[in-house]
Amino acid sequence: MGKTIAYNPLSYPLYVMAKPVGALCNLDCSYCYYLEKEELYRERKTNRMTEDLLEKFTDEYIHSQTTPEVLFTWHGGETLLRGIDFYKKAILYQKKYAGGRLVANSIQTNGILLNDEWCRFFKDNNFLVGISIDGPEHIHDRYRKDKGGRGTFSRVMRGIELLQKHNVEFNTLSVINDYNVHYPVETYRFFKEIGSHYMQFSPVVERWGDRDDGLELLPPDEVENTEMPPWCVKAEDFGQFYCDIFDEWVIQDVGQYYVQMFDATLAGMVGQAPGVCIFGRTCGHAAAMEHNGDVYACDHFVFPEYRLGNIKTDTLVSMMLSERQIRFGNAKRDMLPRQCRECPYLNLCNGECPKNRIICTSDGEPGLNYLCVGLRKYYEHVWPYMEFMAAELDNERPPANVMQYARERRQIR
Ligand SMILES: C[S@@+](CC[C@H](N)C(=O)[O-])C[C@H]1O[C@@H](n2cnc3c(N)ncnc32)[C@H](O)[C@@H]1O
Ligand code: SF4
Ligand code: SF4
Ligand code: SF4
Repeated sequence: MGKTIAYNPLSYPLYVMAKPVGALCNLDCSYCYYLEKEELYRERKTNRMTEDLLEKFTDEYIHSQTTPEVLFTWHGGETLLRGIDFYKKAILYQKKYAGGRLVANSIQTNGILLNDEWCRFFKDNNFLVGISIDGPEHIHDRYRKDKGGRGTFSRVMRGIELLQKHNVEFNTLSVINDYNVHYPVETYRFFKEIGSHYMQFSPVVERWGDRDDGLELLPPDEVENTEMPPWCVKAEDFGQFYCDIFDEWVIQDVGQYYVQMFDATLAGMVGQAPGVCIFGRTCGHAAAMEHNGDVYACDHFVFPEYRLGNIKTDTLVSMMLSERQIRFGNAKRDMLPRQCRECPYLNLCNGECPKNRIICTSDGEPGLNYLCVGLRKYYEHVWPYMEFMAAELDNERPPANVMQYARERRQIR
């Protein structure tokens, strides 16, 4: 394979999430936004990324970076369906093309196929494993079912136990849906019990509609004849969910358990980058690459109209720095409605993810985030504690001092 000569001319973070089996999956989670992307590749015989493409991607991805560290993220569909040999090859190619850079890997999985061999591999190669689990059994099994309609909780828990047995670093990724949103504290305590020290929660906000390409879930710019699926979370409940978790966290868990949302808010309070794209000012730095090399503007915008090109014919740099992608990225900031521009929490929220900007403001301006009511509720609730933590950081004291402050405010000893 010839050497790629596409080096990134600008100091611009470039991040591409790779999909080794596209949308293929062994489960059938009711709310999944990705399963139906198989429709886009119906005519293809296989949805497996080839080793040639893997090599091309590895070479180009590494050489497009301007930083000394390169993070590979494997995503799906179900990543483990591609088999361990593929990932062994990925490591070999990373070594071949690293050229002195530090290469790291993270992989997102439903955990069902984990076994000792996978765990040893992840441990030996320092993978960070993201496990999808929505909460204790009655919560998880509500929507995370296999193709036969059976719950998957016990199989995921087996996977987590194996990761722990092999000391593999893992974090949990959970959706907030119409059901578990009513069990915030139970859900949070469950994650602490199973040893998840880094928790991410992702609200389910989708709309059904008709499209010619066979996809049923819509991008935000489609407004005609849409319907919200029943598993979506209500905005106000979403805000309350975080308030309730925060109340327990701020009294006893600061510095021990990390909730991505709280980290992002604190980072915003002290003027740092939030560490997660949804609260950043602009988008466009994080693309998704399908099994055949098609690159899309973002993992949540895998629609034909957001396809930037294909890695076999276009360079990553030319796609990621294309006018279209830059416009897509800046639209997050440029299309904010007045309500956001005048919002006291703008520098923390930045209008959240454009995918969720599907409602109008009270004076009829489009582009408001569906979650706005909940986001405001959360920001209002955490504000005094976040201000306290930001001041502690400013004075080079540990933000965990907020626990004492919170206990005093609530008169708890
Ligand atoms: C699409 S899956 C792919 C990786 C793997 N199959 C898994 O489940 O972890 C990635 C993550 O997206 C979450 N997810 C799926 N559908 C979602 C939706 N409609 N809104 C928000 N998150 C969703 C899943 O729960 C999972 O944590
Ligand atoms: S396991 Fe992941 S990819 Fe598969 S259906 Fe569930 S959320 Fe979607
Ligand atoms: S569209 Fe949403 S998920 Fe995609 S980069 Fe922007 S904020 Fe992140
Ligand atoms: S809280 Fe609401 S109004 Fe404020 S920036 Fe976020 S989405 Fe916009």
